[in-house]
Amino acid sequence: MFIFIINSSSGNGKATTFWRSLEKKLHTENVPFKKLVSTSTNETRHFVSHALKTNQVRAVGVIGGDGTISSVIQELANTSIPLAIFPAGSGNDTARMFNLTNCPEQFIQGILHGKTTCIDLLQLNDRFGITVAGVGIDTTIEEKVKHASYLPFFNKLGLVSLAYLIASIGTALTFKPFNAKITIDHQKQFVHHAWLIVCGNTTSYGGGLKICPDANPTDGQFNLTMFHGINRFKAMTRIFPALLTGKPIRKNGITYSVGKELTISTDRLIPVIFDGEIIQAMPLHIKIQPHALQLLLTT
Ligand SMILES: Nc1ncnc2c1ncn2[C@@H]1O[C@H](COP(=O)(O)OP(=O)(O)OP(=O)(O)O)[C@@H](O)[C@H]1O
Repeated sequence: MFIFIINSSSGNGKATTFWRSLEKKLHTENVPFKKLVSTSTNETRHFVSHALKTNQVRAVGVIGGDGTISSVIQELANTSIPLAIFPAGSGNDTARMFNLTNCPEQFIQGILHGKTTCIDLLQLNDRFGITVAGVGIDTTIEEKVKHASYLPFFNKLGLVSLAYLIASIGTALTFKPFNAKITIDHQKQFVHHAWLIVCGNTTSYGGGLKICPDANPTDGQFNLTMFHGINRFKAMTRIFPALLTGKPIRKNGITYSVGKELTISTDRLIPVIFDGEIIQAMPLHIKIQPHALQLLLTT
């Protein structure tokens, strides 16, 4: 039996439309399943946890975006039950990383006959995540985009990255950099005048912005990108435009490193963005959990 979680608010309603088509095909193929059209993360977690205890579950499918995936992996981490993802969110950074299909027919063939791969997870305090955890200007940008009146318009056109670009320009003009103490694998550092500290298991967030270009979710380590020590003018004219290229940046103001365990504390309370969701968690303790999730490759 398969379990499906559908978040009708993902992608401004896209998930429900995709589900109608998927449900028809599942019936045609006589695939046994249970579904939840979910209204909250708690409801999803309870439903998945109960289903795993009371059924022989072949896989749990998410019809939604990175936030919905995040609610499901809290129950699937360190189990042998695979996750299947049908990208129906706004950013879909997890699906993009693994090149997952958004064709209903291909998705169904993938869950029935596809291969699984074992991927690493990030563990932030007591919560698991697949993509990236970021502290700094990115959280302000994410908050702006989530509440922007123009988001549904760009969502329809499939141009969510343009919505992020608009929000980024506004935020870069007003964001106040911060100081942070970080420890990577027991090595302490002081990060002065930081704009952004991002820990990536995968490469991108914000609908495809490659913030950790060399991240590999199967290598047992995270990639850290720090953007710090430069003034607003240089940040806006040199670093932000270079970030948009998605390539590693060899310039003052950007530092890359890798590790397995990280702590961050900042000189003021800054929210954290984790798998596209904004959470309050400071100080941050992040660990890589190697090979903690089975992912169905519905490519
Ligand atoms: N399991 C869930 N059930 C219902 N609502 C959820 C669940 N998980 C998260 N949410 C809420 O629904 C919102 C939208 O979900 P989701 O992240 O899947 O879509 P999105 O924001 O459009 O896509 P993306 O995160 O890929 O940009 C989240 O911001 C969160 O507030």
